Amino acid sequence: MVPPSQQRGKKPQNAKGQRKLKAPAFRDDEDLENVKEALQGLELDPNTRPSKFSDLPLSQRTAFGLQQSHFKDLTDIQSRSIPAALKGKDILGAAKTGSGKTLAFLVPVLELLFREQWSKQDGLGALIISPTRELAAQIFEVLRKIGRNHLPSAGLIEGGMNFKEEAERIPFMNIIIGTPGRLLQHMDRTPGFSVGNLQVLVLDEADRILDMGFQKEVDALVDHLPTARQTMLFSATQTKKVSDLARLSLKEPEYIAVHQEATEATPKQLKQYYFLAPLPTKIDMLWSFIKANLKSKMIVFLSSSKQVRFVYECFRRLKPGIPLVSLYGRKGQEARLKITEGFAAAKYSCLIATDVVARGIDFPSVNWVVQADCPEDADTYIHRVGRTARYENEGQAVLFLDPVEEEGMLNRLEQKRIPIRKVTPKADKEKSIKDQIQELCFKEPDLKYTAQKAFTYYAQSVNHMKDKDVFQLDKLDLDGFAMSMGLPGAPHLQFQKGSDVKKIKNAPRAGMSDESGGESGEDALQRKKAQSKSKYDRLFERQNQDVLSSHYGNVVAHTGDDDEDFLTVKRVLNPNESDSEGKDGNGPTILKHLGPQPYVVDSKRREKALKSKKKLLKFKGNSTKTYFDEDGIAHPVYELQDEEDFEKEGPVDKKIEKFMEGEAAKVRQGDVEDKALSKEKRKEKKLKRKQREAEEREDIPASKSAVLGGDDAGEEDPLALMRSLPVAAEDYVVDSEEERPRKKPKKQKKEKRKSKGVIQLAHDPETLEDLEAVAVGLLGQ
Ligand SMILES: Nc1ncnc2c1ncn2[C@@H]1O[C@H](COP(=O)(O)OP(=O)(O)OP(=O)(O)O)[C@@H](O)[C@H]1O
Repeated sequence: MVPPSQQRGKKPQNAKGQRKLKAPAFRDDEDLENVKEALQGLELDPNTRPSKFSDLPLSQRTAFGLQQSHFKDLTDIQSRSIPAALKGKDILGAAKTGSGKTLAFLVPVLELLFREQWSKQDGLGALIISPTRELAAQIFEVLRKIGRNHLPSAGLIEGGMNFKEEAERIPFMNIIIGTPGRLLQHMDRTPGFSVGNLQVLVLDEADRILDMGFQKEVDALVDHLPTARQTMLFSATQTKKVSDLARLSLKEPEYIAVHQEATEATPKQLKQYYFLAPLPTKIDMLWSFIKANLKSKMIVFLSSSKQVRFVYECFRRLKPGIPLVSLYGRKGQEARLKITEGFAAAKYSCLIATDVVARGIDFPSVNWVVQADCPEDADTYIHRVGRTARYENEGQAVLFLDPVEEEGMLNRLEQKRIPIRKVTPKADKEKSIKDQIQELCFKEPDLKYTAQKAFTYYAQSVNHMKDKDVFQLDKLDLDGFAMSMGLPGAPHLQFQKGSDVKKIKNAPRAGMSDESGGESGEDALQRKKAQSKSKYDRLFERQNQDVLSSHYGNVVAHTGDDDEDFLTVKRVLNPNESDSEGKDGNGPTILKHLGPQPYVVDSKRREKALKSKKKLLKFKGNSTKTYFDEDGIAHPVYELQDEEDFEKEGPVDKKIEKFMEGEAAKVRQGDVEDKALSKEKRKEKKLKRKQREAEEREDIPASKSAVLGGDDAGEEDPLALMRSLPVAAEDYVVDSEEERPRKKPKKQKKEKRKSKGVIQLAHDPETLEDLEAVAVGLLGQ
């Protein structure tokens, strides 16, 4: 059957059913002259601003790319900044979120390289810096779309990709989009990274790139760049800081702040609410909110990856009735691509994320932005809520505030012209999941561990926030918060000293800092800790849930003759106690045959443990050592001697002394051997680690790069593209994997291994001991 698009009279269509446009034959020489001429006549007159892309003096290649991507009308920022940028001016562009800033810099970049007839041999012509890998990848995708008819090549340089491969491609890239850290790495280490010819530098989310977090990288990068270049800075929260302009050697920049005169700093079609959610009720409130909005697409912002992981893991188990996904820095690259693509395509979904997706990310059709953790400042608030109500779409945002944060945060929002309305959640919609979370944490040590981490990171993040009018750790109900996370009280908190929250965010594994200088926050915490530290607390601090459960049982169970029906946890009898309850069938079942310690079956977990041989080994008591004499008779290792023989051997004291000396010598010898062995192991480990690090440095997955346009440029994907996954460049948080309780190192393989009762020797029996071992095995069958 002939596909509909190929039927007579039908125009070819793309995957979305849109009509495919036939590419014209580009006559560059002619086009170039026309463009240059039109550009000379272009007036930057505020009264005659262009309203369509077709009003601009653009090359056929760009104009057709925009047409193919269905961009026709200019947004405000585009209509004001593109003409000035085409004229070669430095630009400081500020416009609300979702207002089309990406095209406002990409179109001039493409046009500049076209006018210069840039080719592969000319090297790097344009450098676009983005604060996150996600955003860099998104910019790259837009460039691929609108630049599909252009000849220069473009590449994505992002941390976590194959450095060597990137380095090999860099000399052939004419446009590079990258994150500051990775770009600097290449500048320092990649010989082919030549920036001498650079024509244009763009900083997207410029205020973020220029803040303390990236200071070192950006200054070092800019140091390498030629000063005779065009520079463009864009952000929804742009500043005119003179120091920044000096750092970037901007020349009489055009400050284009299209929404500066607007009464609101956020999109008009965005509805913004807040409600009071005291910290201990926050998780319940979030759950209730999600449950009440199941037919939505929402992004929930939390302050750290630990918070995200904990909330995601709990909610996932409790099944709210909406697809849940989570995103934070350092999540595996493939998982990340799946999540971002899946969430972009979903109709109803809830993405729980850190600020890694707060800026620039253009997920389509997001209905709700939920800020469950208060943003660090009003700018972060603006960027987070900007993930909805993009371009001309509607959207809603809600902010959860602890009463302590309310006044301070509202002042900050007011100062930034952010209209927000207080609402009260409906009481009948509020649901508590505290008990379920407590139960989950009790059953799953890993989840409890995540809860502890999430709590600690939350407290640390509040502690190192600069704005002390909003963030006052000592006034928060940390115990209540800990309990809402299934913990018995606030875990012990210890803060590292540091200076800036953004620095810490960019140095994911560097830990958190105490911005306030330590004194007050720390003192308050110590006081809180001292107040809250209970027996439960100490018990829950333990990693081993098996240990914990028996103690917990002892603590919570009643000990008298009260009415047992009211109790859910029965007291575990200790071995010396009477098991009469077990005998009459009313109490817990006690299995005596398992060894010296009776095993009490009082819960499903313990019942399950009965099926696990490994777990039961614990209850078998210590193993005993037996040896066989020449007649095959078994003896314990320390056998009691006949009394007369014993006395004949001399005074007891002397014998004890001799025995002790002998044993001590054995221990010393063992110690020496152990030390030698562990030294060898350490050496081996170090060697392996070094090898692994060397491999990681040289051998990480492939990078993105593409040739824009070329002969085979087509509608779908004309680019020789290495598609890869976007990952946040500056991970705000510490990776979860590394913080899990470490597994115990595997014991050294024993030479002799028992299998089905037969002793197997790694070599043929040579010595008397070997033969004995074989005999023991045979006897054992
Ligand atoms: N001229 C236009 N016509 C139609 N849609 C447009 C136009 N310009 C941009 N858009 C669309 O508007 C959305 C937002 O654009 P973009 O991501 O560039 O916004 P932004 O201003 O950079 O936002 P943020 O501040 O959040 O980074 C995108 O989906 C984009 O495709």
